[in-house]
Amino acid sequence: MRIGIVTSGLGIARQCLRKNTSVYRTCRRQVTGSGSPLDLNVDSKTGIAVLSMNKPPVNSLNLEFLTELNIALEKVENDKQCKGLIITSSIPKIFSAGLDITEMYQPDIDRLEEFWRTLQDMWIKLYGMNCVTIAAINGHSPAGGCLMSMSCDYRIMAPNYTIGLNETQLGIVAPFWFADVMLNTVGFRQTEMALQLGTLFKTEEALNIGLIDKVVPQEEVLSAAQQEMQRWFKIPGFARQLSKTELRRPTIEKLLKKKEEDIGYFRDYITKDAIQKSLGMYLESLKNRRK
Ligand SMILES: CCCCCCCC/C=C\C/C=C/C(=O)SCCNC(=O)CCNC(=O)[C@H](O)C(C)(C)COP(=O)(O)OP(=O)(O)OC[C@H]1O[C@@H](n2cnc3c(N)ncnc32)[C@H](O)[C@@H]1OP(=O)(O)O
Repeated sequence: MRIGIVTSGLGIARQCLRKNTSVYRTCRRQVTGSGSPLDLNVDSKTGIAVLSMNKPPVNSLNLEFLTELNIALEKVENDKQCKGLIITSSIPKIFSAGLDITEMYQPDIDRLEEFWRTLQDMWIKLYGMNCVTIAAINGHSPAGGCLMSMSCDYRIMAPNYTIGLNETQLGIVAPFWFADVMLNTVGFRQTEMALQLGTLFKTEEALNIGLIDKVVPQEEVLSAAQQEMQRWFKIPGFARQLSKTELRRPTIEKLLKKKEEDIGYFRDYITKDAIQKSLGMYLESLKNRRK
């Protein structure tokens, strides 16, 4: 039940309307504006924020969408009532199609650099979030979608979808920090095979290698995430947070030290003729799939 104030743009709802019956004590605030590609609902009773991606057709991550994601993550991190964040999708059958390939194909260079910086910032925030993060993966989750999922603390996925870092299938290389996160999640052997082959794992395969943590039916993904959150909430927050920080800090610091260098590598790599040709062909193949 949504009884909060819906704000527009960047404003966070400042008030919650409460009625006197216990059922209304849950104060759920929608903190993104209508028409936004993101729907962020904070339930102040449970302390759980649900961030649902809603950018048709496939939740591809372009500059504007990444900017919105950054703002939403910051809101959650700064909201003292939020103890946990669930990331999911409102688009049927798609969690996220990953980076918007049109950002990388025949790009404007300034925008390309800004796009990459914004992606770096989003990942640094998400991977380093103090609150508990759970990916409720209710659709396909290739490449950048897989990065977002892996950056959460726990992953619950519905059957019959795919997830993985499939960059080599596009003729490109997964950035070192994407690879690092996969390495931290499934270990070296699975990562070196998956990255070279550009493997998109089916849900069950992903479970078998530890890329995801749980499989539940499609309609139960969100409720299972809410339930899982309770297990994490039982652990003293400071101890849990510090354990996460200790484990993830070296990976984040590695990118922080090389942020500008990484933007340069990305720009020079993506604008190579051979890479542009590969991306153009991949985009074309996506468009022709339905013909
Ligand atoms: C020296 C070393 C230097 C290192 C430098 C590192 C450089 C590395 C750079 C980048 C890393 C890249 C990361 C990525 O995330 S790349 C994106 C990878 N994503 C994919 O491969 C997914 C592609 N999409 C699909 O497989 C499918 O669309 C689907 C399974 C997600 C959904 O299928 P379906 O529901 O059947 O939808 P359609 O295929 O019909 O798609 C609808 C529509 O959307 C367009 N589209 C799909 N995905 C993308 C995308 N990622 N970006 C942009 N557009 C996309 C698709 O083309 C259709 O468009 P339409 O025909 O115009 O309707």
